[in-house]
Amino acid sequence: MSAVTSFPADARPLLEVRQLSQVYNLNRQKLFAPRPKLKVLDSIDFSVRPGEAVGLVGESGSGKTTLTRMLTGVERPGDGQVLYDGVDVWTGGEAHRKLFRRSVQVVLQNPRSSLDPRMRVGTSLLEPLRSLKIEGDHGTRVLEVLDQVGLDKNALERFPHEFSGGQLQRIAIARALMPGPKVLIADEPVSALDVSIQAQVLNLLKDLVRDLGLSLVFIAHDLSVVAYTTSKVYVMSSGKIVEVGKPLDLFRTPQAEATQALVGAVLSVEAGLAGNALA
Ligand SMILES: Nc1ncnc2c1ncn2[C@@H]1O[C@H](COP(=O)(O)OP(=O)(O)OP(=O)(O)O)[C@@H](O)[C@H]1O
Repeated sequence: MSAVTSFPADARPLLEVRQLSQVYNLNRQKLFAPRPKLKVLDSIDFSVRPGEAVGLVGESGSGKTTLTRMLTGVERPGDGQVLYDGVDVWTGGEAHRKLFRRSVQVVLQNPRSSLDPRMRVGTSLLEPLRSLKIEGDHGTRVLEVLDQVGLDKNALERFPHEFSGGQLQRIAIARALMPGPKVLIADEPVSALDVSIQAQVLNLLKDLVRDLGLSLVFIAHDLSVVAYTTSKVYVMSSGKIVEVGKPLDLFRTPQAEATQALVGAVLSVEAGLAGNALA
């Protein structure tokens, strides 16, 4: 298991949430009854430093997607703060919000649904530059980014259906890189891919952290893929961060019940594979 550790240990956080909480109103059980409330995020502290790769792991429904929506500025927190480079993204002014939107980019689980099937890849790659109103030599930028993700320039003229899942995820990563982000948020980036190509995409993400000095937030429910890609892991359960640690320490001495369950899930898959190999 190799981890990514090439960031200055004393650097201050680049993207950070402090004491973040969010409550949703659920549907009434009975007419005129008060709407029940669900605390989806409960006093979350989370941060990633420049060039650092951190993981966010937790069982289904633990709050990972909701926290991701906060980290990307899609949803405003009920309580607490989201800070980019030390400044609150909701109260820090329009110029800072623009910088934040450009600097934090996302890669989603399924590249087939995140890329427009009617758009040529070249057009899709230019899209973030248009929507963020970024000027410059876009043609050169596209070629530079294609090279960073290991794709040929012939890809530009083609449509998404002409690519495999792994190639499409490379294109989705390329699109996220186009605005020159400082932080990449990867939300279950390999769970929709064939197991045989998952490692290639994980290695690409690790290379980008190393070569571009990107910060990575890697979100998944599988502790083993998070451990492979990151040097620090936050474990979520029922809207709370229940444990933070180095991947190897979490595997060796998991403290929280949720961490023990995630480790157990990995070990039972491995035991199943070993059993099959012996059969
Ligand atoms: N808009 C909403 N209104 C009410 N409840 C919601 C809403 N969005 C999410 N929830 C609830 O909040 C909790 C956390 O959901 P969230 O999607 O953040 O978890 P998750 O860890 O990402 O799960 P998964 O891995 O299955 O995507 C769940 O109980 C979910 O049902």
